Amino acid sequence: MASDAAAISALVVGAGALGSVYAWRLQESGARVTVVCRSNYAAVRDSGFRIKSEAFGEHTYRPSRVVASVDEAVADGSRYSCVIVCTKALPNLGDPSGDIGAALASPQATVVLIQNGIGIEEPYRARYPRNPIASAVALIDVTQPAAGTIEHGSRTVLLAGLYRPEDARYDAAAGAATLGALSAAWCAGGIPCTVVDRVQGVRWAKLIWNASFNPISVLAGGVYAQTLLADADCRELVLAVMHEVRRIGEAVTGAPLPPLLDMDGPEAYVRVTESSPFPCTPSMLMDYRHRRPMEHAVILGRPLELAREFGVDAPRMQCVYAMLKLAEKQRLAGDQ
Ligand SMILES: NC(=O)C1=CN([C@@H]2O[C@H](COP(=O)(O)OP(=O)(O)OC[C@H]3O[C@@H](n4cnc5c(N)ncnc54)[C@H](OP(=O)(O)O)[C@@H]3O)[C@@H](O)[C@H]2O)C=CC1
Ligand SMILES: CC(C)(CO)C(=O)C(=O)O
Repeated sequence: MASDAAAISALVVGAGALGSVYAWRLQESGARVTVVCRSNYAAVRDSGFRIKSEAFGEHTYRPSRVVASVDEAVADGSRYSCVIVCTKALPNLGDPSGDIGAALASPQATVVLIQNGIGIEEPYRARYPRNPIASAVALIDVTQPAAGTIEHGSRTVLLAGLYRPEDARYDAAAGAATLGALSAAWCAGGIPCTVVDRVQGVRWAKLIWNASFNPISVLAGGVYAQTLLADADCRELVLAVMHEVRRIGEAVTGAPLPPLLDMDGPEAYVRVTESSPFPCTPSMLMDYRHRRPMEHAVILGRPLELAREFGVDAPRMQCVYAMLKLAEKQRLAGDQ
């Protein structure tokens, strides 16, 4: 499929569950896509991604190029118009921004972050003040049950916007052009990608779901989101945390949070989750089960710092955060 996408040269860092699907659909539109893999490197290099998707059917996706590091991606002189980061957001384990510097030689190269959480852009802005940053919220259900094997549901939506476009240190027009081209290419590849003005509002709106269901499903003993809702006390807790997130988000962004697609506020998130025909396993629960670190710093920690800064009480989120961090510590140490 030839389009303006042919001008895009993308480096996808962290081609796991979510990254593989967005890389695939971008390449389908005509873009050149290099993926940086880690634990799945050998499997993807040898056989590509085997993707089973309700939206797109069953396919083998072979990226334009598969590399094991960002240094390898630039070693032959390759240059990229954008670096799309799809790793888990774990700034508590070390500054994540250091990994991609070699691919940002041009100040026009745009960093695109497709991750959950709040404050994910801050380390990148601090380290690369001259590069545009785009922040993207994904509504997708995708897992990687084995290296290079991807299972995807039917949702694919991306909502993206420039981070702090008023920051004069970088070329916002170049960032907007790159984001526009990416959005058009994803749309051509079957991913509804919309460029929005208030992407931070959208981020907080998505957090309503993640900061409630994700940790509580772990703390309740490892249960589906629907199981939480079927218990009256847990349902009340989920809704109470959701309302705390909404209050913090509104204080920080200075405006009511926008609806997320057709979901406007906590009660709607609960209704939609309850009516889903599939049991919903939040990503934190998957990480807990596999003894991997969970994204609590960006889903609870940073939002709680902002709550304190903006004078918003969030006692239930605080409890959930404290317990989750300890549960993670025990789990990673092998004590649970
Ligand atoms: N999956 C989903 O349905 C959704 C996910 N999200 C968000 O998207 C983000 C990505 O999630 P997801 O795809 O599920 O996560 P995965 O764990 O499936 O994928 C992340 C990938 O990044 C790799 N990685 C981590 N660090 C590096 C690095 N420094 N260099 C190269 N590769 C690296 C990991 O390798 P390794 O295997 O070695 O750790 C892994 O392959 C998260 O913020 C998540 O919250 C948002 C909406 C839905
Ligand atoms: C629910 C889901 C898959 C959203 O699309 C998610 O963001 C998560 O589990 O962390």
